[in-house]
Amino acid sequence: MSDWTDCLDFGVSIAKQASETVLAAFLLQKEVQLKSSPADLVTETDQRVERILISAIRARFPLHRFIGEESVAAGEPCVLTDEPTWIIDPIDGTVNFVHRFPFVAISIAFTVNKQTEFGIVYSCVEDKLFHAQRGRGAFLNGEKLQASGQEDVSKCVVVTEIGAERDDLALSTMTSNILRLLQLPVHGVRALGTAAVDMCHVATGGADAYYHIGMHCWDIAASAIIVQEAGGVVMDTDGSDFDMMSRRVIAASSTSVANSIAQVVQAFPCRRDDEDPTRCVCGAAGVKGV
Ligand SMILES: O=P(O)(O)OC(CO)CO
Ligand SMILES: [Mg+2]
Ligand SMILES: [Mg+2]
Repeated sequence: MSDWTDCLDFGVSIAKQASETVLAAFLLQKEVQLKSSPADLVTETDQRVERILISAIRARFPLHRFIGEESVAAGEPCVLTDEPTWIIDPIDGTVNFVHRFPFVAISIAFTVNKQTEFGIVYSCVEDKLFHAQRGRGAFLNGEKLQASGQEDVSKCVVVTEIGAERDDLALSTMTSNILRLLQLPVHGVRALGTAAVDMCHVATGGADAYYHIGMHCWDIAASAIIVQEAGGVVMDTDGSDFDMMSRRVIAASSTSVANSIAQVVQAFPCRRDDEDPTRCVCGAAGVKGV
C-alpha cells in the first residue's frame, strides 16, 4: 500500500516552483478583486498559482481530486470524498501579498479516505518549507519540529486572525474573544495574516496556540497535520474533534491549553465549507454563546 511519499515529494517540488510566480509578483502593483467581503481579496496571481499547481498535479496523478480556494470561488464543489484529494490554498495571506507584507504561503494538504496523509506550507518570502507526513513527524527546511508542550494557558503566546468577515456579529465576537484571551491572561496575542503560517508557529514552539473561526479548509488543512506531527493537538473551538470543514480550529501545544482556549472563545455563525451554498447561513448548528 502506498505511503504517498511520491505525492509528498511532488507536492514539495511544485510548491517551490509555484513560489517563483508568487515572488515575481510580490513587489508589483496588483489588480485586486473582492470575493465575500471588502477584506476577502483575490489577485490574478492567486488564480494563476492555483492553475499551475492543479494542472501539474493532474498531469502526474490524473485520477486525483482537488479542493482549491480559487476553484471553489469560481463555483467548483467543496466536498471531501474518500478519493485522493489535494486541498490547495495558492496564496494564504492574499491581503499581505497585495500590501507586500512579507508573510505569504502556498498551502497544500493531501487526503485519502478523508484522512490527511501530508501537509506542505511554503512561506515563500521567508523561504521556509514546513511539511509533515502522517506518523513521520513535522519538519521545517528538513529540521524536525517540536511544539512547546506548554500546559499553562497563562504562559502562552496565542496566534489568531481577524479574517475577512466584517459583519457586526463576527467583528464583535472576534474582538471580544481577543479580550477574553488577554484577560486570562496570556503572554501575548499575535496575527501574521496567514493562517497556515500562524499555525506552523505552534509546530515550531514559537507560539503555544492558535485559534480561528471563519477560515476555510484550504487555510488550515496542511498546517493541522504539521501541528499534530510536531506533538501538538488540534480540535474544534467547541472542544469537539477537529473537522476541517467546520471553519473552527484550535491548535495548541497541549490538550490542557486547547481546552482552556475552548472554554473562553465564542463562535459566530459560519456556513460549513461543505454545506450546500443555497442553504441559509443563519442559525448554523454548533454556534455557542452568541
Ligand atoms: O489569504 P487567504 O487565502 O484568503 O486566507 C486568509 C484567511 O483569512 C489568511 O489565512
Ligand atoms: Mg488562505
Ligand atoms: Mg488564499
